[in-house]
Amino acid sequence: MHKELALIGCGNMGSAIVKGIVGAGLIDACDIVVSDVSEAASSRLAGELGCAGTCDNVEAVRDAAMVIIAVKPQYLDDVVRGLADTVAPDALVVSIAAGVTLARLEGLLGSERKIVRVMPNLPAMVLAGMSSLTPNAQVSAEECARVQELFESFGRAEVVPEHLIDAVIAASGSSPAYVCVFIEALADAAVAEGMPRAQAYTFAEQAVLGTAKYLLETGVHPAVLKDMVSSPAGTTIEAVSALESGGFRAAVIDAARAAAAKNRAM
Ligand SMILES: NC(=O)C1=CN([C@@H]2O[C@H](COP(=O)(O)OP(=O)(O)OC[C@H]3O[C@@H](n4cnc5c(N)ncnc54)[C@H](O)[C@@H]3O)[C@@H](O)[C@H]2O)C=CC1
Ligand SMILES: O=C(O)[C@@H]1CCC=N1
Repeated sequence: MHKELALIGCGNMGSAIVKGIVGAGLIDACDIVVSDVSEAASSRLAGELGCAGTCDNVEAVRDAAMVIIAVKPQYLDDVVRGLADTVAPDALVVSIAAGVTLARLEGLLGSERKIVRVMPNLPAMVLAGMSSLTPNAQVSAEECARVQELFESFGRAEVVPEHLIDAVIAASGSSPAYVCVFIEALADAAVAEGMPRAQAYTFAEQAVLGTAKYLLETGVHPAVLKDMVSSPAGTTIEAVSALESGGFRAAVIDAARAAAAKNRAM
């Protein structure tokens, strides 16, 4: 039976991606099959979406026009090897695995296959994701645009050359985790100043959300917004000065580059 999309791996990212696509009306749930080694995971997602669910990856990809592979990198080689003979020759295969290059995917599937390496991020779960897309040479401009349209159903998506995927991991793929560390630290400070814990998270989270929204919507440079907040002899410049004394910028750069280095080494 022909399907538009087969998803392999119904975890955090795979679920967010397919929910975004179905929610935007880009592919009908009845044209999708989702597969997971865990029966509970595939039937939960299939039930939420109203699509077919299975634990049989090979059956899932048979006659599928597009296959999205969303398993952890450690399982990727075995999963892709197991599918290689069944995936239709003209199907688009999308991998979101960290550290897995197009060359490695071509080695597993065949270099004549149409493959797109994508690096999304977890805010896809609330339709505020940021994804990079890198097609191999077999993918046409129209096919790449179609994948971009699908990944834009839950946020922004841009095509990047493969050598920039390490930068993508540093800035957006892994950064929700370090932004959370920053938010926790802000909330800890508010708690130390006497605010109840739950209220402290609300104030810190809304401040981070609003700052990013302002920068994205206006195109204003972050340094300009920082200067707008920092009144002469005011409160903010005291905090900015303390951040610089503490090596905050260097710590963030080192952290993000550690993520990039790991992505290269995987
Ligand atoms: N979590 C994140 O923030 C991001 C993750 N990624 C990438 O997304 C991929 C998935 O990550 P998550 O969704 O976080 O992981 P997850 O652990 O939430 O989901 C992975 C799913 O794959 C299933 N699975 C494992 N072996 C399988 C097999 N042989 N056949 C079918 N399903 C199988 C698991 O049961 C699980 O449901 C990874 O490759 C990761 O590098 C990319 C960007 C961001
Ligand atoms: O930590 C990881 O490996 C994945 C890839 C990007 C975000 N999480």
